[in-house]
Amino acid sequence: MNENSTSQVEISRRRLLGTVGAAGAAGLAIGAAGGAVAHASTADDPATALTTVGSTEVMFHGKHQPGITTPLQSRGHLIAFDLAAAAGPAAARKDAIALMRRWSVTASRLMAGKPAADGDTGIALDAGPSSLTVTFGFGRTFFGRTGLAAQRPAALDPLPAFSSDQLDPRRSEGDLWVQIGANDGLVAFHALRAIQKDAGKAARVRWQMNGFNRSPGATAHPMTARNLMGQVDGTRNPKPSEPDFDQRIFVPAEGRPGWMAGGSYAVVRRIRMLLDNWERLSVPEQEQVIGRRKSDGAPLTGGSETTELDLDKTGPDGKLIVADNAHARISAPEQNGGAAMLRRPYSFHDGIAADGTPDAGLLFICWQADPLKGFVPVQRKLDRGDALSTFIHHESSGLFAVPGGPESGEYVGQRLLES
Ligand SMILES: C=CC1=C(C)c2cc3[nH]c(cc4nc(cc5[nH]c(cc1n2)c(C)c5CCC(=O)O)C(CCC(=O)O)=C4C)c(C)c3C=C
Ligand SMILES: [Fe+2]
Repeated sequence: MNENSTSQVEISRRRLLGTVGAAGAAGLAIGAAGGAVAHASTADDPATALTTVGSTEVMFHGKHQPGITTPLQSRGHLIAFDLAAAAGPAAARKDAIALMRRWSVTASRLMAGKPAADGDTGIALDAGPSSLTVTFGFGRTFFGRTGLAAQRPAALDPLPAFSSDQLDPRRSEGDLWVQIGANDGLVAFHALRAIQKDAGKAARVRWQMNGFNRSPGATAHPMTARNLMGQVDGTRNPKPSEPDFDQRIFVPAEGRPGWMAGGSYAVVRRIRMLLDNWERLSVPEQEQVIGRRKSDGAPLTGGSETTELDLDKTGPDGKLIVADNAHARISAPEQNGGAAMLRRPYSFHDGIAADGTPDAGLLFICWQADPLKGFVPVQRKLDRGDALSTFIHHESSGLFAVPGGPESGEYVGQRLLES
């Protein structure tokens, strides 16, 4: 539940936690930090558990935008827009203000389970909010186009080129970025259509990607998500309950630029998985690549999923158990001067490529207060010697400034656009 809205709804805490766990929360907290509430409050039987999935609502207004600490949803759509050519930066800014107003009204209505204000398509009729979140970000190019270059954060400077990058510029970056997530496919698509229709002539779609995660209720108990390589992925994510979580993920109130207070930076990478090659490895070989057990995500050095990796432990042959180039070793904050990020991905599958291999992988989305202290140092290291790199291609990239959540009556980005 959002800090501003504790009294709004009736919550069945037990049922709420059940829903969140089943959603594959990847260790993210619910309640005050997660921004989700369930309206239903009847008995705990399987039939009402289904209803709980539909009735769970995430708050639109608050300190942070939704869709960052919200537990992973089963459906996701990412869409980037470029502003239409306008008669100069002042006109472009005026159009952008009108667009952000429209989008904010639509997002708040849809997230509350209401129809869009104008010409609703009916796609989500019969469904509840289903944990819908709509999150808005600004790309580097937005600022020059709208005459706001002086307000552009240094954190939006282009990411460095990495040697393993195979980026398609047409599916990268963008003036504006919208992330949509929901625990129902129709609710998510409904929001995507509404956002696209609201853009009207003000912005045109630059790229669009679709993703998925496990459905709520698919596992017997709350579990960290798996990716399409079959690995438990998300175990070591920073947790909202940790004292340095906010500092790592969100721009502080006194941070620069001021309009980014409570905001975060999203790095978005479409990472293709070379699944045919990956699946040719034996399970022990796959486990060596990551440094963790495939079945339950436990470190190869022993224990359970949440046990710390013992990076110095050697086997009977005197060799390190977690190899020098194991992904979990190289990406660990301890190996990267404390660099950490909140990974909140969706899997994707866009059919079979011309060569017969699945066009599938990870829509890798990570959140941090500063990309230079999160994604960049870790990716630099991975780029130099990650065992996983043989099995993945980074195909597109985006970096977006996601401002703090709007207060009631405000639209997203108002503090930037009216500065
Ligand atoms: C630059 C950041 C990262 C990219 C890109 C990345 C891609 C990627 N990762 C996996 C699978 C796993 N990653 C795991 C851990 C992990 N990965 C990163 C960063 C990137 N991963 C971090 C920071 C961490 C946590 C390290 C730590 O704190 O110790 C794991 C292990 C389980 C876990 O902690 O989540 C898996 C599995 C894939 C498949 C992939 C690209 C497709
Ligand atoms: Fe990773």
